[in-house]
Amino acid sequence: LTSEMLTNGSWKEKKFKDYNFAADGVPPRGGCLHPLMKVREEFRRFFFELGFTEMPTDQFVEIGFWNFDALYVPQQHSARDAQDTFFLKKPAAAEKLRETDYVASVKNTHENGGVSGGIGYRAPWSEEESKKLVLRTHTTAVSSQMLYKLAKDGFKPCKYFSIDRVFRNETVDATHLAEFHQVEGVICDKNLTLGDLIGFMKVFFGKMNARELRFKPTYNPYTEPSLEIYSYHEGLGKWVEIGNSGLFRPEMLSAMGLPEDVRCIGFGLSLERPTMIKYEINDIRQLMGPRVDL
Ligand SMILES: COC[C@@H]1[C@H](c2ccc(C#Cc3ccccc3)cc2)[C@@H]2CN(C(=O)Nc3ccc(OC4CC4)cc3)C[C@@H](O)[C@@H](O)CN12
Repeated sequence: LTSEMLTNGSWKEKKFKDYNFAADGVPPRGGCLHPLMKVREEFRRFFFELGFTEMPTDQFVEIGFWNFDALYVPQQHSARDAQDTFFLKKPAAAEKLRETDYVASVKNTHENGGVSGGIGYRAPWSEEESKKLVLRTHTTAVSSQMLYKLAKDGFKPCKYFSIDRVFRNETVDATHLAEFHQVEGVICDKNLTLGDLIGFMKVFFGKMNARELRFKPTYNPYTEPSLEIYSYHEGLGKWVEIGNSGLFRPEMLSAMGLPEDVRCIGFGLSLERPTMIKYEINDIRQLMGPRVDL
């Protein structure tokens, strides 16, 4: 079958053998992992070497409850606006939240502080709002479900990680996409401290030769204290923000039913930033779609 036969119509007089859909395709001449996937495999190796278990992150659409409310993110928080979050139109919301007791505990924690001794946000908490469906804005939406399952199944020390796509309603430019890959780790044990968090960050980032770290207090709705992590990058000749971290708040953990002395460290970074530095990519859009430098 040639393009000439197709254009002059002579294909109609020809007999062609039937398609054999079971036939093997033409073997590709070669191939390679996408730079992001190469760096993802490096991070996965670091986590496995440190005894972490990978979380299931194949569900991009999350109920707002797990993406925000279970993490003690107030319903009035700007991150929950359409300017920052992709909300689904159809279906717009989950029909119901199965974990009714837990939902009641989250409501109580948001409105009054719950059982952790806090005072909450002292604003009405809407279950309708929490049932809205979103494209997850962080993989911490999965971490919240893993921690809730840990509480339900009976607490035992654990180390979980995830590396997958998250979505934010950002204006696309040379350093921002409407999605990125978040790398996240969670360590849960009795009586962990901020010192354990700082010490572990030195171990984790030490694996990628980020040696001299500095820590700067910051704010996350779901962790207190929260620390931004910085490392001096010899190549760039400057301090670079390499991640964010903190201790999950008691309002979040006690609402799940985790024992009072259980502490959870969380930390995160992106896959794109280290990949861009490693491969000297200046425009993050080069990481998406077909190669443009050929
Ligand atoms: C909307 O921006 C979010 C993203 C992304 C990010 C930020 C926070 C988290 C988190 C978290 C978290 C905190 C507490 C508990 C659980 C999760 C995850 C990803 C990076 C986080 N950042 C980031 O990746 N920077 C980075 C990481 C590694 C690196 O090279 C390796 C050391 C060799 C170089 C740079 C910091 C900045 O790039 C920041 O401007 C952009 N951040």
